[in-house]
Amino acid sequence: MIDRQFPITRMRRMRKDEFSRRLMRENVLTTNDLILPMFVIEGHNSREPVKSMPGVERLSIDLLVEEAKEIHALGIPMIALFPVTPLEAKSLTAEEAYNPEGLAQRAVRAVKAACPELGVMTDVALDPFTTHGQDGIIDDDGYVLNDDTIDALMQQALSHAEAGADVIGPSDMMDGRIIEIRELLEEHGHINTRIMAYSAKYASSYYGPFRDAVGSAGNLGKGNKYTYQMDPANRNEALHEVSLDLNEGADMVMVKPGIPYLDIVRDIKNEFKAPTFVYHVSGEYAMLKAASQNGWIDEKSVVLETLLSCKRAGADGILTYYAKLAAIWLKEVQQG
Ligand SMILES: NCc1[nH]cc(CCC(=O)O)c1CC(=O)O
Ligand SMILES: [Mg+2]
Repeated sequence: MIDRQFPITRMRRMRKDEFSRRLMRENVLTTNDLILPMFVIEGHNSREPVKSMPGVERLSIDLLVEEAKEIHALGIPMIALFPVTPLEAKSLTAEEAYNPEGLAQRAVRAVKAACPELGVMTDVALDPFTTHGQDGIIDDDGYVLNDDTIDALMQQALSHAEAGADVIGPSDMMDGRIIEIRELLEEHGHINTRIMAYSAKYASSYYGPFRDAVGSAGNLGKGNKYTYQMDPANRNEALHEVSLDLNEGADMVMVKPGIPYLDIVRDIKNEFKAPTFVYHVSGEYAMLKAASQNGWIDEKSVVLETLLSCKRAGADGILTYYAKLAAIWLKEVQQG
């Protein structure tokens, strides 16, 4: 026997009108949820398109500052900076990563000077600075050395904090780097520098366009990051990673990529109740952009639905190359 609820219960009643749809809406995407990743290049008044990411440009610091002001005016809380290192500054051991006059460090200072209220996050990892494109320092066999890499990451993180970065984002997946960075920041008085740990970062093929954008694809060649980034097959391991990073002093944790990994976001939110972020990565952007440009999907509604799905999965915020467009679209909806 089935327990008959129809017609007493009709799920469509609440969907009948916009007022009741609005009243029962469980999740909402706002501009407060957005973080915009930005690519920085050397030079003056220069902008370069990223071929595999139409609509995304690499900007020299002067243009970056102007764009940052617009981003702030739109109400986006934070940007994340990714430097494009000239080939001649790359090396086997990535000294450029902690050059106080490096591109990232100068970019942070310039943005914070022009726009002090805009949060600025930096990427802590060595891949933009190594000749081999790996996130760490390698031995003769090409294996990424955990502890040697941490020494460089610590100096890199400190140089970002000294430049005025508000949030440090270690994206390297070395073990134990969060506690070492946290203690070093404390020692130097940077007690309020926040750490957003890329805790569950998967060895994903969705990072391809990013590697084009920062110019590490050529360096990496046929290499992969399987010995430090996570296997896409794993779920419990993500919880293990997050528990370690929170223990080591991370203020926020992150899952990366986004849409294919929203199950992981939900697991983490349920388990830890800590500030949880998701990175809607370059390959995800490229797919949506390509389909939109072909007229196969409606860009605005698909993008807003995609970002809302991240919220529904439990994310407190989303790193997305769509942040600016989404903020503009959200404003339109508001003014509707
Ligand atoms: N540590 C580098 C880093 N930081 C952010 C991304 C990817 C971001 C994106 O694809 O949008 C990567 C690429 C990688 O790990 O190879
Ligand atoms: Mg870890």
